[in-house]
Amino acid sequence: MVRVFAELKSQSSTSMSNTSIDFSDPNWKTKFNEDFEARFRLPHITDVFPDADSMPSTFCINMRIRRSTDFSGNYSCGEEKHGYINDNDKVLLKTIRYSSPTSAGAECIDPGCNWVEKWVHRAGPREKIYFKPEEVKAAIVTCGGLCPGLNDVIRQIVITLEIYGVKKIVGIPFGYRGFSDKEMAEVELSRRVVQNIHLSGGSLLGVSRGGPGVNEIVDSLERRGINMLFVLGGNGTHAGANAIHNECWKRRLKVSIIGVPKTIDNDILLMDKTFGFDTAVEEAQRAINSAYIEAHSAYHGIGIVKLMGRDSGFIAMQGSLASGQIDICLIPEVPFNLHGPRGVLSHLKYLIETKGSAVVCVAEGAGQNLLQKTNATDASKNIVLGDIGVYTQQETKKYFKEIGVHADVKYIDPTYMIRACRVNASDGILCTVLGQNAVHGAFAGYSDITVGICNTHFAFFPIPEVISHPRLVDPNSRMWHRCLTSTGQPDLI
Ligand SMILES: Nc1ncnc2c1ncn2[C@@H]1O[C@H](COP(=O)(O)OP(=O)(O)O)[C@@H](O)[C@H]1O
Ligand SMILES: O=P(O)(O)OC[C@H]1O[C@](O)(COP(=O)(O)O)[C@@H](O)[C@@H]1O
Ligand SMILES: [Mg+2]
Repeated sequence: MVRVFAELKSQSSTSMSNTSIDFSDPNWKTKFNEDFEARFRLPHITDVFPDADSMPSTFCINMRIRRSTDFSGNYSCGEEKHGYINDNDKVLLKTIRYSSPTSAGAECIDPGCNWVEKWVHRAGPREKIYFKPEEVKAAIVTCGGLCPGLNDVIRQIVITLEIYGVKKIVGIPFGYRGFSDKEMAEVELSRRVVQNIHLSGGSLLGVSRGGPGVNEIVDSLERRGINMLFVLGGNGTHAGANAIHNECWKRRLKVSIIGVPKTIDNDILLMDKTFGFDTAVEEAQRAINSAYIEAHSAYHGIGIVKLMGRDSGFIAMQGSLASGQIDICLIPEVPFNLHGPRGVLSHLKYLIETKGSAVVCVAEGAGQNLLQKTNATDASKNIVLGDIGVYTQQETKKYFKEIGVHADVKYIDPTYMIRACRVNASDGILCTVLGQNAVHGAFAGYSDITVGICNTHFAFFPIPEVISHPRLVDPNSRMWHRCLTSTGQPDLI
């Protein structure tokens, strides 16, 4: 019996953990889908509290009559729609059907290359809810680094909770640290308090890394009487949310833990993008443009721009694509040499000789193998990275001096400016809809879920599925190849 191990590419946006499939089993498709269904089933309050009452939603959506037109353009009356989402409504996870395993980006799991359709749960308000609004005490916490849009999401969660009729809404200051033994005072939240907070970047509640363990956090939730917790954060925060959910249900606390993925790095699996990412790319483009103008205006000018991206080079890749002004884009997923005949510096020399100037965009996590390892970690146990931007700048200066060619090297590090700014319009909309859906998910009785946009539709995902590893740029993807086409850079190794 031939056993085939199919790895659904870990780097892709629609990736899943490694799956072993026995293709000789005639029922493999059914089994695969069942496994997928089981993994993507959303934890529900009734799993632990089978007698939990459901009640009609207080979230009001006006009834309306669906009208459709026939081929002659005449209106005909259709069925009544109530505007709620059915629990079985699904969103398609993958929209391409590859005709061959060699197709660019193909993640073929089927020898015949028929993509097995996979569906995730559609987000939105349910007709029945599992929390009485008057019994809810909801809390919001923002963890990790800053990201444009945090205030927009906080604001929308508060507004939507109030529409459901929730009166007790609080913010926990400075991330999970606000739950520590020396409890910090909660911030009372209402529509009045949050009305204008989206007009500035940052987080009204403050952020932090590190903090207390899960038991301390759940003790604090119990003491405070919180039964809905909205956590805004990245991979680390979601790992924490998952642990908090497990502990709450172990203690038989009827608490709903809902995540909203936050990270400019865009390194969260399964979703089209995370909020703040678009804004980050737009801001990155401004820095790139300045670097280009500096380089272009100098004799033998070289501009180097460092952008964020611990493990994933999405901002660097998209910023390069958006600006069209980058000659070399360096990301963590693609190894490169600085020195040597095919390294970055030789290519820079070629660019100076042929074009007169050059611009390099480097993601903070790129080329870490070229730097001295320190083993240092931050309070959240994230590895502290070496500064590849400064290193590239120094090596570039040294190299051109050594070969006796004049080069005017300018270095720009806009990283914290990018994180602290206010969202653009498209991220503003994304934040608003994510905030609303987070509240709908909690009232629907789900926990340990997070909300995201998937093929332009909003969906609920089980937290463990989105944090199994960071989402990475796939060096074989069409997008990376498009970036290379745009920069014109050769293999730099
Ligand atoms: N594996 C984990 N389990 C529980 N909590 C975690 C875990 N990783 C990180 N955290 C906590 O989540 C918070 C944010 O994590 P961090 O990695 O700094 O940011 P992000 O959520 O943006 O990835 C921190 O307070 C950290 O202590
Ligand atoms: O200086 P800080 O706060 O540790 O933040 C740096 C990190 O923030 C990020 O932009 C985003 O990281 P998080 O998603 O973990 O907040 C990383 O790319 C970067 O390494
Ligand atoms: Mg992180």
